[in-house]
This record gives sequence, C-alpha cells and structure tokens, in this order.
Amino acid sequence: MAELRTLYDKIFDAHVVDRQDDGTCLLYIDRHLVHEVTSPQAFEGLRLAGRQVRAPQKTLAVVDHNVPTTDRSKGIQDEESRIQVETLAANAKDFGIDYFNEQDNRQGIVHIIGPEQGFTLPGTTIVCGDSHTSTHGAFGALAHGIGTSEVEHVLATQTLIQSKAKNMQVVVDGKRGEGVFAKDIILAIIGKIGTAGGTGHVIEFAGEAIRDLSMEGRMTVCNMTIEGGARAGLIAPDEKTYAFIKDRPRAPKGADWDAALRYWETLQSDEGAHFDKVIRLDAANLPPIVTWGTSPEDVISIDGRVPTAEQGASEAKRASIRRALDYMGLSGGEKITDVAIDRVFIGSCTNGRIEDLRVAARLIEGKRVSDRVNAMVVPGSGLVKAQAEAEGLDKIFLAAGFEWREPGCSMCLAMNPDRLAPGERCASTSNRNFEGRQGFKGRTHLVSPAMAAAAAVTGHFVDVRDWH
Ligand SMILES: CC(C)[C@H](C(=O)O)[C@@H](O)C(=O)O
Ligand code: SF4
Repeated sequence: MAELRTLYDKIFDAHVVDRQDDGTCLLYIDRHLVHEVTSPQAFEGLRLAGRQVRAPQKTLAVVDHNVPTTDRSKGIQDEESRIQVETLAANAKDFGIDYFNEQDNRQGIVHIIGPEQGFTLPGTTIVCGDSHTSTHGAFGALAHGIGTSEVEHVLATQTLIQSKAKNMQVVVDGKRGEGVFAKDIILAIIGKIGTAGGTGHVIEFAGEAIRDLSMEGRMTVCNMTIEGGARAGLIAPDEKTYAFIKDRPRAPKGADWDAALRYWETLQSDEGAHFDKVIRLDAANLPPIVTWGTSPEDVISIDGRVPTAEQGASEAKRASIRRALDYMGLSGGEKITDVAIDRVFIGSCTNGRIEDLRVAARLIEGKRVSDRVNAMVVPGSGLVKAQAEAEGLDKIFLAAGFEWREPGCSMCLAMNPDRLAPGERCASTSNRNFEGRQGFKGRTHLVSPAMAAAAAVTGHFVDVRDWH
C-alpha cells in the first residue's frame, strides 16, 4: 500500500529538487511575492553578484507597508518611506518584474493582491519576505514567510532551502453561531495552543466550521497561523476555492484550467495520514473574542473579564500579566464591555477584504460613530475598494462618520502616517498586538470586523450577538 500522506507532505514532496542526507531540502518555488520592506538588500545582493532574477514571470511586486492611505497624488511626505517605495519601483523596472505601484488600482496588501490576481494557486509553493505569507495557505498552497537573504536566494534561483516541518491538524467542528466569525475561530485557536503551540509544525485546518468558511474567512484563519507559531497554515482546496480562482487574471484558462483542476482535486490529506499533533475545537461554543493584553494568545470572551495578575499560574506568568495590564492601562478584573476605546481600525491582510467590509457596513448602517472615537476603514486593495464603492459601502461608512482610506497596511503597523498616539486604545481587525505595534505606547485589542464596527458606535467593546 502506498504511504499515507498529509496535504503538506504532498505539496512538499512535489517540490523537492534536492534532498541531503540530514534531511535538508532544496524546494522549488512557484510564486514569489515582493514588497518594499524586505526586498532592497536582496536586489542589491543580486546587483553586486551580477545576477538576474531567475523567473521574473513567477515574481510579483507591490508596495503596501510604507504607502500613505490619504491622497497619494501629493507624493509621499516621509523621506524614509518615499525612498523605500522608489527603491522597489526602480528594482522592479531594472529586473523586469511586474509591479503594482501606489497609483495602480490593483495595488494593495501583498497577501490580498496575490489571491485577487489568481497568482495564488492550490498546490503551489509561495514565498514572500513577510510572515503573513501563511494567508495563501487558504488555497491549499504551501506558503512560507522568508527573510531578506532568502528573498535574494529565491530571486536568484527560484528555490529555497527548507527542512521538513511536522504535521499538525486543527479540527474545528460544528457551526458558528450568529456574530461569530473566522477571526474569532483563529483567536480561539491561538488562545488554546498559545503563540508557541504550532512551533516546528505546518498546521492543516479541517472540520465543518472551516469548510463552512468563505475563502475570505479561510484567509483570515491562515493569516494568523503564524501568530500560533506554525511555519505555515493550510486548508485543502474545494469547490469554493476553484470558484474564487476561476477567471482571475493569472488563473489558468481553457485546457490549462482543466488540467490544473485535475491536480487540485488530489490535494487532500489521505484518510488516516499521520499528524504529529491534533487539536479539536467546537465552533458552536465559540463567543466573539477580544484580546486584552500584548500577545495574540491573551484572549477573552466578549462576556468575560480581563484577568487579574493573581490568576497567573506561576510567578513568571503573574509578572507578565502585570506588565501587560500596565501597558494596556487596565487594572484586571474589569468586564471587557466596560472598556472604552479611542480608535477603530478596520483593515489589514487579516480582515481587509470585501466580505469584512460588508459585515462591518451592515452592522453600522444608519448609526453614528461615537463622539469619543476616531474610526477608519482601509480596504486591503484597490480592487476591494472599488468593489466596496460599487456596492455603496463607502457611503455607509462615511455617513456613519468613519474615514474611508486608500489601500495599504496602514495602522496594522506603524510604518506609515497611520498610527496610535501614546495611550490610545484601539479596536483593531489586524493580527498583532505587541507593545508599540500600532504606534509608540498604543494599545491594541484584536477583534473581528463586526466587533470593531460595533465598538466604533458604542465607544466601548460590545457583544455583536446582541445586535440585530
Ligand atoms: C514588514 C514585514 C517584514 C512584517 C512581517 O514580516 O510580517 C510585517 O508585514 C508585519 O506584519 O509585521
Ligand atoms: S497588513 Fe499588517 S500583517 Fe499584513 S502584511 Fe501589512 S503589516 Fe504585515
């Protein structure tokens, strides 16, 4: 009998170019996404070595982290950001790589534009000098974040040195309740396994609640796999995956499509294949979730209370809770629904897609953003923005008092003008809540788009299950 393999095993095996005795492999890379932050030294390295980009047609570059989200016709004010963006433009031109600049309506966050263009395909290996490359795993692609020296290696050779990770399966059974979203599922998983729970593993997500998710929701789940410590996240492709990809600009067409489909249909873990670690969760029991601290694993239910330091199991844990409470300006023990917010950020590669904006718009339609709150919506790409505008979502947000911005990473991280002031508290749909992530001394609470939208209106966290 043939060996039973997981989806990860299958994609990995299909891309091995060379295997050393110690298990180190050289993997063929099908797709390389490039952004302005982690690529300058890589291109410089090629230049110094007199090398070309090996497969420019398998490489796609875009600016996202450093671009301002306000009127771009005036250029970029911040010197460092301007140089970063200009450098990518020049490198893309010099090395013959397709590039979406900040005026292009296809521009957006790198992990949003890949799937949009049909660049992200099942069964492929995808890399990008960015940790949230795991997002593309939603399509059944093996997608790794890589460092700048690896970016150079992939540009030059279209291969990457990798050792095989272990297999982990996260099964989410049951049906989500009303007001509970993909973001709540992944926050609950990280809360359960911890930020190191996936270390050394590739996680395959399975179960009814994962199958039920739209492609957008699956991307949200895979996006945050990296916050659970895993090397990559994967979801086996199915009809929803194929429907999402079909007719996208770079998707295979005609006979190529049929051949691709036949391959994609083999991309599932074999029944009975071995997983080194299996975690199960029931979606039916999940509440909307809010992070209270400075790690994505610091999760509580919307009807819960912020923990107190005394709840820590060890002195080290008590000290870390104390530090997080202090940074977050919380005393511990308060109900999370009593915590007032100053800012709301709806966007990022976690939750900046059309479905996210639809959910948020539906909740706030006809309502007003609280006087104490500054709220903004940053579509994940120019195409998401255009789609939202075609559906009139921008009007709903603007009428409610939200700002409606140009696409980019924005306030997900403080690398552009969008940032929190010291002490400001934000309900954010992004994926990281580390100290200073959204601005020096800024306080981030990670939530779903629905929870962020509702909090914008009430001025504090509120249970979206009570909103009809
Ligand atoms: C700037 C980039 C290298 C970084 C990452 O790797 O993830 C960023 O996208 C982030 O989300 O922190
Ligand atoms: S939106 Fe945030 S998490 Fe995603 S690539 Fe940009 S900075 Fe990183």
